[in-house]
Amino acid sequence: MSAHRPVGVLGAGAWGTALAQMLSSDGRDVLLWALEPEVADEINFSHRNTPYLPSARLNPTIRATGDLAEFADMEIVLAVTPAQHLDGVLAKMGGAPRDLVLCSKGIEAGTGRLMNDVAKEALPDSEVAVLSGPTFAHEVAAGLPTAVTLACSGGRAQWDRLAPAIARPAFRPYFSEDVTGAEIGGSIKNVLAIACGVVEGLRLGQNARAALIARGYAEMLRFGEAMGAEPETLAGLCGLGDLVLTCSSTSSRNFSLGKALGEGGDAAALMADRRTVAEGAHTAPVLHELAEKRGIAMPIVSAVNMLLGGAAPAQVVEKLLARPLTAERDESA
Ligand SMILES: NC(=O)c1ccc[n+]([C@@H]2O[C@H](COP(=O)([O-])OP(=O)(O)OC[C@H]3O[C@@H](n4cnc5c(N)ncnc54)[C@H](O)[C@@H]3O)[C@@H](O)[C@H]2O)c1
Ligand SMILES: O=P(O)(O)OC[C@H](O)CO
Repeated sequence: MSAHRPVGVLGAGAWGTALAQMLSSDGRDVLLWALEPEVADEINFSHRNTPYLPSARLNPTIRATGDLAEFADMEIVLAVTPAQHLDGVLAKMGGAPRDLVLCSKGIEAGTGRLMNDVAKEALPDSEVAVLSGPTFAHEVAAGLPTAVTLACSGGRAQWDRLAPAIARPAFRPYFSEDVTGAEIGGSIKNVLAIACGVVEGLRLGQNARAALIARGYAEMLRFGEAMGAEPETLAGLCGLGDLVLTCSSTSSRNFSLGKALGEGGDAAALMADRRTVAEGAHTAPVLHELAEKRGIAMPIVSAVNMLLGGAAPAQVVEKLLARPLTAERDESA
């Protein structure tokens, strides 16, 4: 048992398990909530999570549980469920931890809520922070150097509580107060990574991918500005940093999904076959809807939405390329 209070992690998928591994790397006790009893058992008895993070041998100070009530009185809890399940999981906790650190990347379908809106409504007594950045789970679990944005709604006072509990020699959080910006970066880059995967699947070349990253970033900035995010936040780890990572590697589930779509895979079948989450596929429709409602031009996001609805990739690309020529800084394009 370490001298520190245990940290809680909700969600034993790849990212929740990697964060638990990173947090326990100094011997700290970590309590990890797993939905599936067999996942909890494997973590407790074999120190493995074969379905979600097969590469890691987990630290023995990680204890898994299926009982959400165990998290209600904790000081610090990291919420790492898929975005569409956050509300349901928080509702079952039966109490509010002091600090709730949101690590999911997505927008809630149906409501258009960001995760910090979901959390503030579900647990108004918790202080919310957002942890987001370029973070492939298997690299963090392996102890490779990683930096993230830690956006604290409670400002410096909350940072002073969270930073020592979360930072490790190879895991560097950077302070921000822009919770909305941190969330928007992580949510939108997933959709843009699908688009970059499609470019790869269709073999459209590296020029096209770089163009998509730059034009996609312009869409991220436009949407962010409309939602009150600071452009400097989106230029940082949780925006541009994560966009570059996720748009350039088949280690990304979103990129890989896009690649399979570009290679002619059927969108519905690809989604039905998954156990792991490609958040961009859930975010694209709701993001497209929000952008349409607010009159924000997001042609790449709309193209991904069409592809996920079953449109033929070659036709979607043709349509994107046929759009009128305009100024690079044209806000309506
Ligand atoms: N994997 C990464 O490298 C990574 C990095 C940063 C952020 N994220 C984000 O973290 C979040 C979780 O992703 P992940 O990669 O850990 O998941 P994952 O794809 O590895 O696993 C899916 C998870 O969803 C859970 N789940 C399925 N149905 C559920 C339900 N009804 N209620 C609650 N949970 C349910 C499963 O138990 C499992 O933990 C996502 O928002 C993702 O974008 C992932
Ligand atoms: O595998 P992805 O596409 O969900 O991306 C994982 C992380 O968000 C990368 O920062």
